[in-house]
Amino acid sequence: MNIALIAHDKKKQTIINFALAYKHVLEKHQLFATGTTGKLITEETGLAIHRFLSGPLGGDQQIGAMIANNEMDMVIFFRDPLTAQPHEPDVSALIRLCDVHQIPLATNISSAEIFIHGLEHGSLDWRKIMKGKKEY
Ligand SMILES: O=C(CO)COP(=O)(O)O
Repeated sequence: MNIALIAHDKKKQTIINFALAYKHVLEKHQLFATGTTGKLITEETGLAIHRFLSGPLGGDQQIGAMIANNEMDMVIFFRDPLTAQPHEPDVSALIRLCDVHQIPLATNISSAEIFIHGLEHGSLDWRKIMKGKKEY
């Protein structure tokens, strides 16, 4: 599965802790991240992650493009709901695309943990069937 890991600045430590805790699951998948999030997770966990641009510079949009192309299976995006983001339209667009394409989106650690357990138990295997089946 292709999994995106993204966190706003005040949630960076949370996503690092999450990646450390679930490294044994995450390392079995292809990981993608916005620039700074990916750099920090790789430094702290050793996980191999394809890094896009930093979020404010277009990284959310790059991950959004993967979603639009049916190339992303899950998005874990620890948003900071208490801090205004300069690229709020990009954040909203990414969340919207998850809903447009029915991609599982966890916006906090509680839901992300459930997703990871679901991943381990094959709850997202339907994505393997959906891959390659683009709807226009
Ligand atoms: O801003 C972000 C998501 O909207 C995250 O970007 P960085 O991982 O580059 O900090």
